[in-house]
Amino acid sequence: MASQAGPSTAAYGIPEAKPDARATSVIVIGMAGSGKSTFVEALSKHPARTSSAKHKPESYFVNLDPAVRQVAYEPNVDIRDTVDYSRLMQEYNLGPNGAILTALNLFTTKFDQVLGILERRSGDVDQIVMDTPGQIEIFTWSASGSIITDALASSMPTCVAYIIDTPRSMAPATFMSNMLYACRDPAERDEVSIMYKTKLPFVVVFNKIDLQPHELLLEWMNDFETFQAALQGGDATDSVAGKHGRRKTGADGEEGSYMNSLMNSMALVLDEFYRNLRTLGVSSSTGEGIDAFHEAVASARQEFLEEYKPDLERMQKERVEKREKDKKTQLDKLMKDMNVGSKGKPGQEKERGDADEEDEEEIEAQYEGDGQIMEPDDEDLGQDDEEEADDFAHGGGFAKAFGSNARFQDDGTAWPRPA
Ligand SMILES: Nc1nc2c(ncn2[C@@H]2O[C@H](COP(=O)(O)OP(=O)(O)OP(=O)(O)O)[C@@H](O)[C@H]2O)c(=O)[nH]1
Repeated sequence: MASQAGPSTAAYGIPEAKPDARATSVIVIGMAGSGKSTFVEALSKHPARTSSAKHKPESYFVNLDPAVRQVAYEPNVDIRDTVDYSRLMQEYNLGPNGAILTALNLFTTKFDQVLGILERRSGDVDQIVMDTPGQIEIFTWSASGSIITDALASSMPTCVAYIIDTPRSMAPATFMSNMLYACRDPAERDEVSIMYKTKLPFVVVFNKIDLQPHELLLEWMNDFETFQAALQGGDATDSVAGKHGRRKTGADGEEGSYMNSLMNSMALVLDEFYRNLRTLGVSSSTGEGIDAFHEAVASARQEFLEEYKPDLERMQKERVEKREKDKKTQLDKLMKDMNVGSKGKPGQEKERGDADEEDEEEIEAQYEGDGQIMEPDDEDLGQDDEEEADDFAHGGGFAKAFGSNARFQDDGTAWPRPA
């Protein structure tokens, strides 16, 4: 039996992907000092080589770190043009991390406008690269981080580049805590770490390989016994010494220690997760490995289009259907509470006062025939709303709209003030 075609995604308000949107947005995250900004700089110096001769390889850069003093690349959109982080600290008596989080929250309230700019550029560039704040949890554990990530993913192919400081991951314990951020259950697509709640395609980038080769870390991921051997050779929190990072095994090992046995059990659990990660080594300083990174982004884009997007559409459909159902239930309940069903019963209507009938008409007027709340007409929009919308529609750039010399308000923000 032929299955009945369901409503199209457009019917659910899901934007259809633009056929010419070729940009992949890359969200760069990592622990403090792992080299995120230097990595973004390396991407600006070595852009992806596009397959189409029509386009010049180009990337678009967004800086989301309000506290960074200098970046070695030129951001096209910069949070620092919008929010003055040090002013926020003074005005609201905040510590450095609280101010970074507040700045990101303020910026996120206007992210729809930033997204409009990114969407317009997505047809012209290969990658839209987002540099995130130094403290990883400010982005990955905050509502703002989720809102920004979800907004990007619903608008264009998106992946996460997770930057790991290779020299600082040579101890089994630090390596393991880094990897815990990156892993998920490949079969169930469940969240193993808070980071992976995004479920976006993931590229693990071992950075600073000019200082320390990353091959041993790959071996630890691919071969559980090598990791065990490293644990047996000493304390899990000690860095594995030497250029090739091999520890003598069988020394007066501390395999009996609590930390070592914890690492051992965790490695067993993570073993199967490692197989589904894209991993590569780069040196952001020399540019080594950047081409391989672009290839990994192309493969992550494919994964996004084949797996993530259908999932996203299914979830959005379910959400819309549930909302419709809830709305209808609420409306039925409301009508029942107001005794609307007995309108036609003799005797009862006469008892109802004029005020009751007017209220009822007013409520019904707010709903369409299918129980949906009606959108207000354009004329209902206040003048302020229209001016604000216009502000970004033709501005030609967020930074331009705000102006890098924009005067900050008392609270340290510089939202546009329409003339
Ligand atoms: N040798 C070497 N040094 C690097 C590399 N990448 C980054 N660094 C250095 O690592 C330090 C931190 O780099 P950043 O790019 O500021 O790191 P970040 O993650 O953006 O830092 P925060 O956002 O402030 O947490 C700097 O001194 C960089 O020069 C690399 O590939 N090789």
